Amino acid sequence: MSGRTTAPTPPDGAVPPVRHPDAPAPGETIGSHYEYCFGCGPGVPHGLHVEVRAGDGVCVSAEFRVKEAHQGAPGLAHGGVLATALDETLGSLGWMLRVIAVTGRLETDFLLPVPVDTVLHLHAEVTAVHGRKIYAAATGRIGGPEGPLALRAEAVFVEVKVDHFIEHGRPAEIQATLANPDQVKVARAFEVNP
Ligand SMILES: CCCCCCCC(=O)SCCNC(=O)CCNC(=O)[C@H](O)C(C)(C)COP(=O)(O)OP(=O)(O)OC[C@H]1O[C@@H](n2cnc3c(N)ncnc32)[C@H](O)[C@@H]1OP(=O)(O)O
Repeated sequence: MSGRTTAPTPPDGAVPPVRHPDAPAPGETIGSHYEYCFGCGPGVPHGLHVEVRAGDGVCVSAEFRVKEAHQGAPGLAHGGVLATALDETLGSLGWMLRVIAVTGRLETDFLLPVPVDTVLHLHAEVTAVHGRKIYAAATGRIGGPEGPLALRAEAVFVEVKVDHFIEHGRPAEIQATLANPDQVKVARAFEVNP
């Protein structure tokens, strides 16, 4: 046994997160990181179009309107779609730390059914950092930031380099992305910051 665990509870030795000095200002909208991202991309007609804003700690908030294309049962959001909205919001926390990270583990509690047309108010924060692992928690509330609690999640993200995407992504999309100066600028912003 290696003793390694993927549990979303920070281990001994984990440290509190530090907001990067170049993190987006509180209230600033964090734009889509990729046009064709199912979570936030404007180029995906049935995507979630999650819109994330920086918080004043190592946290973000977001809104997501459940559309007809997101149903799992009649008139209700699909659980996997809701988990995606949480994943997207949690993933945006990388902007607050200025690190690139991918979801390693995402545990979700579904507390209330979420009807189509609901605006979900999502909030996510980094709770601890341990080496390359970023521990985070998120909530989703119905109708407003203080609305009924519908979703709760805990997650572990793992820091990676840009090479992770270049190595694993389908070549056509990687080449198109590398040819887009705006996209390259986003990646560089993370890489030049320690
Ligand atoms: C702005 C951006 C918004 C993005 C929003 C959307 C986010 C996403 O959905 S990302 C896509 C979904 N996720 C993925 O595709 C990830 C797929 N997995 C992988 O690529 C790899 O398994 C990866 C990178 C997570 C880890 O691999 P690798 O770099 O080799 O890590 P490895 O050296 O084994 O482990 C490093 C540490 O992470 C831990 N770890 C590895 N995998 C996991 C995991 N799944 N869960 C928790 N911890 C993990 C290890 O235990 C280790 O911890 P320690 O340092 O304490 O021993």
